[in-house]
Amino acid sequence: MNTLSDILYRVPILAVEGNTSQQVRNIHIDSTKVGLNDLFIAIKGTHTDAHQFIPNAINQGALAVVCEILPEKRNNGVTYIQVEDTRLAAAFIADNFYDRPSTKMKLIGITGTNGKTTVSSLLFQLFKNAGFKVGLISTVVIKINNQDFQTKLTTPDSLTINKYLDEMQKDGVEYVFMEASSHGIVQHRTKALHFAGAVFTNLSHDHLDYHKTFADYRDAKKILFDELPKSAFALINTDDKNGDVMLQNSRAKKYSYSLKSHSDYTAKVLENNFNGLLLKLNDTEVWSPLIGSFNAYNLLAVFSVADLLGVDRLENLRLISELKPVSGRFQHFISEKQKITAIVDYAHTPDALENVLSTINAIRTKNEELFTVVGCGGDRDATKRPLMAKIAGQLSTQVILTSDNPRTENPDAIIQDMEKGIEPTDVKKVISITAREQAIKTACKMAQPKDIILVAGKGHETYQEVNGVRSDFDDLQHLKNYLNKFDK
Ligand SMILES: CC(=O)N[C@H]1[C@@H](OP(=O)(O)OP(=O)(O)OC[C@H]2O[C@@H](n3ccc(=O)[nH]c3=O)[C@H](O)[C@@H]2O)O[C@H](CO)[C@@H](O)[C@@H]1O[C@H](C)C(=O)N[C@@H](C)C(=O)N[C@H](CCC(=O)O)C(=O)O
Ligand SMILES: Nc1ncnc2c1ncn2[C@@H]1O[C@H](COP(=O)(O)OP(=O)(O)OP(=O)(O)O)[C@@H](O)[C@H]1O
Repeated sequence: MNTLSDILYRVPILAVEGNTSQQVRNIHIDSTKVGLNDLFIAIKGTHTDAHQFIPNAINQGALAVVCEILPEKRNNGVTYIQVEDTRLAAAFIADNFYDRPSTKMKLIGITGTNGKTTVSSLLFQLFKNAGFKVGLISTVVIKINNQDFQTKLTTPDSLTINKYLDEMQKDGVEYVFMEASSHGIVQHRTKALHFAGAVFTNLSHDHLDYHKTFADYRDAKKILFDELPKSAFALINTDDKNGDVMLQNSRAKKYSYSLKSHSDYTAKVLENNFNGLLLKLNDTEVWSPLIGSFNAYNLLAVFSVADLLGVDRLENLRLISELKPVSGRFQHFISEKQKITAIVDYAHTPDALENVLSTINAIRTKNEELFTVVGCGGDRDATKRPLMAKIAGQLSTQVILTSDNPRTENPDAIIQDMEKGIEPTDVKKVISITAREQAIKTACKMAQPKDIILVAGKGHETYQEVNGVRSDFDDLQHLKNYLNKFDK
């Protein structure tokens, strides 16, 4: 068991009041979970300042409290530790409490606007198929070898990350692939972790509600690379103009991948159709069932990481060709009679939507119409709404604007924000249907044989969130139901 002073190692402390030799049973950032002899870390959130819950935590048995502001009324027998930033302190405390689990395995962080889930999930698959014990921390799921755990955030809080890493280590996990979101990085969720490598996929317009400027958003991603140890590798997509910036202050060993120029790792797309991709990777032709040229980048990133982690090159190429598509990422099926191609994709940023639509347009023939069903989330970056609608209008033959997790916002108001982005020349091809199921049904009804329907935004998600309530909703299931019904 840890003493309080053990778990405060490396924490930048302003003041301590009380005994630090006591044994701490557990650590929490959520007061409701605190029990006897636990430590409570009070975080000043964007919505809630957890300092108000310090008395509750103490009533529930907390023996110590880490806070930014010392409460005026302090209890005898409780130890108070004042720090400047409780999120930062939480990261070190969690790392110490679980005895530095990230140093006992190879932890790879994957960051970038798009491709994090795909790259980390494909790496998990590849290393599992290669016979290693593996862990995954992603938006979709947390995995410890064959066990799956549900997750809410892309990058969980530092206590949760370290708890899972500890369990992974106990289960013999050798490699962990973890998504590092910009929110996670600036909120110190990934601080104090020992990374064996980091990957930068790309950077485009997203999350500007949170980071305010594009430069802040870029700098958030850069922190991951700035803080890598010398022994780690820093791998960037050099075709992205923000790639080189990531490496500027990094002490790690620097590598790049590219589809366009000379780099440490390169690939060429030889074929790209609804059956998959044919790539020239490392001078060898490799076929993959993954669809879309952007997946060439993801596969190249995966190949590069596996190579940097020492996987034999021939074995690596074989494993790459066996990788299966990731759930909700360009998942598709073709209806039996009408041969309508239905695609579900998680694209919920302007850049990702443009990528998916360009990918489909590069593959489809002129007489196959493209129907796009798309919405934008509520309580999130509103500046992307008109941009996404504009892209959908420009790159589809028919667009149905609809809802996608309106959360606490009025769904019609979100759609109106989107409509503002439609170019006058595209207005005729756009209709708005607030109910997502109705929007999907309409697309299935309107589509003619061999047409293509893209339902974008939700991907693997199986819910719709309205006013804080999540109800079941599965794009793929609705597409299957209605295409079956209308398949003549
Ligand atoms: C904007 C944002 O990042 N919010 C995160 C942040 O919330 P917050 O600062 O508002 O925290 P809060 O809800 O005010 O609570 C503050 C503290 O009070 C505590 N509390 C609260 C109530 C109580 O009774 N007792 C108590 O102790 C909470 O446990 C928390 O520690 O800290 C919380 C605890 O770590 C996170 O759960 C929360 O994620 C929310 C749910 C969220 O939606 N985050 C998204 C935006 C996010 O982080 N997304 C990125 C990926 C984005 C992408 O790439 O697509 C991600 O990594 O998931
Ligand atoms: N390398 C890439 N470049 C551009 N777009 C991509 C790339 N990889 C995936 N996409 C598009 O972005 C969508 C989201 O992919 P993915 O889930 O892998 O990204 P992500 O970074 O994890 O995003 P999020 O954090 O929002 O989950 C995909 O469905 C696809 O449309």
